Amino acid sequence: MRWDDAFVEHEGAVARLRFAHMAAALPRMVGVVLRAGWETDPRALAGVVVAQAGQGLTTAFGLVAVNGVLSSLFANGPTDDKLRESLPALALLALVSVGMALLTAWSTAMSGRLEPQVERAVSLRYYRSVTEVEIAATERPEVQRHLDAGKFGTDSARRMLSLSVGVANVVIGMVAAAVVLASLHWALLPMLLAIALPKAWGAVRSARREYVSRRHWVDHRRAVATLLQYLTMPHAAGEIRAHAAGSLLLRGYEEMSGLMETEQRRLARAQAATDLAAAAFSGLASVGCYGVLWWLLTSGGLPMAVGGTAVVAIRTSTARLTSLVQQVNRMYEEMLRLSDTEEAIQIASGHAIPRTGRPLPAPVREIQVRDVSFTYPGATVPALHRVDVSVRRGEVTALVGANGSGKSTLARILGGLLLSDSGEVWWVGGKAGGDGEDGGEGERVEVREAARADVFRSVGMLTQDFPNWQMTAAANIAIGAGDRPRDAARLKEAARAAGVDELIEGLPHGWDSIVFKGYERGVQLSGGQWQKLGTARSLYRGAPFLLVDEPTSALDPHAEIEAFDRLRTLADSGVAVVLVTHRLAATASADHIYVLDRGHIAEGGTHGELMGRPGGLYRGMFDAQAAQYGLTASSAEGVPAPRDDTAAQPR
Ligand SMILES: Nc1ncnc2c1ncn2[C@@H]1O[C@H](COP(=O)(O)OP(=O)(O)OP(=O)(O)O)[C@@H](O)[C@H]1O
Repeated sequence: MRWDDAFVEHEGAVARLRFAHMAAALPRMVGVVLRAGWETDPRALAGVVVAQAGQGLTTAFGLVAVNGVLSSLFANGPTDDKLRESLPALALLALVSVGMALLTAWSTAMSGRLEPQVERAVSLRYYRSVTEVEIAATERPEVQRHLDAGKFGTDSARRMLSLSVGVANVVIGMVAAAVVLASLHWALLPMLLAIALPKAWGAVRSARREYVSRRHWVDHRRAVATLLQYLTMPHAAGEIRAHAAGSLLLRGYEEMSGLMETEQRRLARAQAATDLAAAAFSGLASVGCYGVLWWLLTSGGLPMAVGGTAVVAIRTSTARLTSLVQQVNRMYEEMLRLSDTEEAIQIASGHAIPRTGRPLPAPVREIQVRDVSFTYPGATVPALHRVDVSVRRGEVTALVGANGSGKSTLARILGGLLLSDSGEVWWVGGKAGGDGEDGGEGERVEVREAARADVFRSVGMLTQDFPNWQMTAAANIAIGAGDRPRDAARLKEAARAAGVDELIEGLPHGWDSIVFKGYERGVQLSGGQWQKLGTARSLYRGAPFLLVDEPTSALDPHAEIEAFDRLRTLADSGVAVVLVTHRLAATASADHIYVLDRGHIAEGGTHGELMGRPGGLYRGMFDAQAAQYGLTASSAEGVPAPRDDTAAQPR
């Protein structure tokens, strides 16, 4: 049993493995690598090509020189004369050796310079494409699988280049030998081919078998690697020891490695059988070849010197052939991985977020969600069903509801990260506090038509599972503004507003401390400290629409109150704050509260209005929380009052 058979189906890969397909794909993939090389460093690529061609020529001259030496030595006459006559050919042979050494050194230098650049170029293309894919597309397993598989081919580009150089070197050398041999006697060329073909067949067969096996075991391997990673992860250290999870994982590792070893044994046996068959055919061809040579020499069809040259050529070509077989074998494997990367890039560009679109009105006053439904790929129940919501600048809009009711999904729709299946999301222009209605004074753009880069620029977010970057404290905040130049004063201001400035400045390396233990300047932050850092990041972004999803789940009571006050202040300064939370004490001061229930808006209004509905969902949830503190709804006076109930507009 493999780790999970459901994961490992990969019909595409198997379909691609037909010989004709592979033979056609190889030049295409070499083309990809060469194009990448040409785009990054044309001089180095030209250097490699010239060096390879030069090596082919020197090989040919080498054989001609060998033939010259042998012809002189096998000629009639005194030995001294024969040796003297062979001197020019010997000098040519020496020159050829020097030329070969120089060209090899040049090729090594140039390809060493080119390889990392090619890897970088392919990696950049791949990672750029996958990060531009619509999030909804990445939720589709077939897309996700292709995008994931592409990851393994980025360093294959580098290896493909080095192998292409190696293969080109051997092939050019062999072609040169073949030309020289054919010019000596026509029968010598088919002999060389007869030795070469069985080995080439064996190489392709083994590469195919290994690739199929790897594709089938890819998730198993990944699972084994993950098991081992857990054993050294700091956040798992407690459970590894206290719950004895470590021994369970190690047992799993042993069992799963055992299965993989069985597969490795199967592959090794199959490869040995293939190698043996290839060697047998190749050996038979060699025997035949030397037999023909013998017959040609004895029947006088070939001069002795040419026979000697042929033996040298066949022996060096056979040695080259062994290296060729090994390199072609590896090249096929790398080619298959690289073609996964190319396929991933193609699929990614088919699902890319459009780069163009209508600019958003400036400034945007409001986002209006109208009749929006959304179902996650593969899900049977919609996460959102015919939802209507308005989010205005200058206000705090709270989204509340039970787990799984659709709050985070709605926040992602508001931020343009997910596009609805039906309904519209309008970005409406006008000044904060203006009262233009749909189609009124404010120009409006539907998110599908909008330049999505504008949409993203207008949104800041702090998600439930925001990333904890393994970087410095400063970088963890500055990354909120993407690649905008860092502004130290604003950075400090954001940290101060999030209540994390003193903590950072008190760290051993201050702003330059890496907020992840294990690095040289690494420190460990607590969950709440991370949450403050995340808040600072979203504040530093300075976007007019701020979407915060449970921003205080890890904060102590004082920090939590401060965080909610800060959101209120932000809204008062003109920002639209969308607050997803289960802390209903905080939503009491929101300008508008939407209550979601299984994907639809069940209730909407201010805290006062919603509390005025006996039996309502919001009131039920609020009462449940208040009861934990021994308060009843009517006695829950301690919660912050709505800012100004009368000012909040009905929607
Ligand atoms: N990536 C996803 N793929 C498939 N279904 C998803 C995905 N994310 C969420 N869902 C489903 O969509 C529904 C709404 O999820 P959502 O995360 O929006 O709820 P929520 O109200 O934010 O929940 P919580 O309060 O637990 O954070 C749930 O049924 C959830 O299982």
